Amino acid sequence: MDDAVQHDETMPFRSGFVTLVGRPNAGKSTLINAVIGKKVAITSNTVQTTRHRFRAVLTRPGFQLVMVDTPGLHKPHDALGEELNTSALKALEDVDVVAMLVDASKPIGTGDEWVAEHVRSAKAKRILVITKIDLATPEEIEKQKLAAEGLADWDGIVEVSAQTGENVEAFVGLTESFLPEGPQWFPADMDTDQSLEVIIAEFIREKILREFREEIPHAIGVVAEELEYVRAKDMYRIFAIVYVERDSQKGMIIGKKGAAIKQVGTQAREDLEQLLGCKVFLDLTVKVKKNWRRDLNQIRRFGYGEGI
Ligand SMILES: Nc1nc2c(ncn2[C@@H]2O[C@H](COP(=O)(O)OP(=O)(O)OP(=O)(O)O)[C@@H](O)[C@H]2O)c(=O)[nH]1
Repeated sequence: MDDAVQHDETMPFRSGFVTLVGRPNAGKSTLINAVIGKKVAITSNTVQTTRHRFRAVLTRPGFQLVMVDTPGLHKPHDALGEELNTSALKALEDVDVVAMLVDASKPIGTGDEWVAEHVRSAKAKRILVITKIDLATPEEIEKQKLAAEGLADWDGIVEVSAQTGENVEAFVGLTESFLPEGPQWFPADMDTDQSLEVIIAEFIREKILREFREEIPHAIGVVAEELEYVRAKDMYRIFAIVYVERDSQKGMIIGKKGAAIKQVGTQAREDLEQLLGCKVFLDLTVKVKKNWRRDLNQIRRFGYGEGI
């Protein structure tokens, strides 16, 4: 353990798992990044951005908080949707705290009720997190809080803005207060359990989500096929495949004279260079895998759904 996480040895170390759930787009991944202080999860305003269940780890003197990000719970339309729901619901089992996120800027709807139903049956402490408070007035936040209070029997409530950082520490403090005595599960310098290949593929997928609208984002699967560090050049060479479901989508992703894929590649490369701390050569190839979202084997080959 390094100096930064040394704690008073007379106090027992505490650790535990907190699962974040909520409707798609509630702000789960953004809150996780704000808590960790670094981008470990991709975010976008497209629903169902998160396809992997993964863990993000915060280690501080005296405690370790392991956050489990989950795909947003939603009404499934295909095998991918069902797999994502199953994965999110599994993450409610055997955790110490369940944090349900409710967007302050959107009316509570059947989607939230459905998520709450699962939260109510979880055997864990329950926290209500009102998110995106920078987008709502104090009156609107109060109204939302009152409405969400009835969704379950809450052990704690906190309002946050992951964007401005407001109350992110209060969320950490509240969650920490429910951690039982326990071991340090992960090394102190580890902030996520995703492999480098998965993070790279996800960073690329994020750029596509942000670049394209309509059906394209949901039809995309990204795999980082080859990853090589070239010591002499202090550079990573990354070869990744972007899968789509139809030829027409392939054309859209590539764009006129390759302009669209080039744009995605440039943006992803900038992010990856920051992540890896060195130059990156990124090669993106677009391939068609017909109707992969209906094929459970293919979904799992991409690593979506089951992350743990
Ligand atoms: N203004 C504002 N926007 C936010 C905040 N938190 C998240 N967002 C935005 O809301 C959108 C969804 O955020 P995500 O963190 O991707 O949501 P998610 O719950 O992980 O979404 P899924 O992966 O679809 O389940 C993104 O465009 C974020 O930038 C916030 O505190 N303030």
